[in-house]
Amino acid sequence: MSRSGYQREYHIAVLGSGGVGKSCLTMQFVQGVFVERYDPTIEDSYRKHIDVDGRHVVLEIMDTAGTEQFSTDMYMRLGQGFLLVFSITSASSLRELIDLREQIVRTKNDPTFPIVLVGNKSDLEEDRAVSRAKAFQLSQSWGNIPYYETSARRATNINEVFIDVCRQIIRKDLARARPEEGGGGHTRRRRRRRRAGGGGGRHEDEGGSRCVIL
Ligand SMILES: Nc1nc2c(ncn2[C@@H]2O[C@H](COP(=O)(O)OP(=O)(O)OP(=O)(O)O)[C@@H](O)[C@H]2O)c(=O)[nH]1
Repeated sequence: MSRSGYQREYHIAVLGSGGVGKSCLTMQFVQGVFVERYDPTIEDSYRKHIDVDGRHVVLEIMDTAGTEQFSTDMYMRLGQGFLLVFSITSASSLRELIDLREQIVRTKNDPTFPIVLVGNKSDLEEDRAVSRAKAFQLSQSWGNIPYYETSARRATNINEVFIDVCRQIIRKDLARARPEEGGGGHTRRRRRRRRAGGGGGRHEDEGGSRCVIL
């Protein structure tokens, strides 16, 4: 339990096409290892305890299987926050997220539901097929959601994506508990503290939209 006495358990679903690195991202976050071989996921879930801004949270991370429809529906319902992952080496993997995001908004009936857009495999710059600008633009069109570029191989920006989605969930939780303090969905992305670390510089504009440049 943290100093604040706050403890919660949150379900985070990691969604995206097969092979984009969902399992590697999850393993790097939970166990601090990079797994080279490609072994398609059926369905896995992992627990991790972390502190976010002095609050203790337990994450139940659901590592999903590519675009398997049945399980996607289940994760949509269970998820309290989503990492939408594509590979920067695959334009189609970004396009496939458009439907997934629409499904989330429909299922949750909330266009400001906690989501982070993640461009993985940033170590493969020479094979880049999706420009930062294009991914960032998509994240903006989805209501200024955060966009990060990660490398599960190099452990770049891994903690950052999980912590970001956690912050969004906590903020929603607090806003629900204290609606009079004006934590409505539209204010949640306005101001964020600048964080160090991960080698990533973070850029914000006044609307709170941002892109991570590695
Ligand atoms: N270079 C590089 N390769 C990566 C990275 N992340 C994952 N990979 C490789 O990409 C392949 C697929 O990774 P997975 O994590 O299994 O992908 P997934 O999205 O979980 O795939 P499914 O289980 O089929 O949905 C593996 O060979 C990984 O080693 C990364 O950041 N950089």
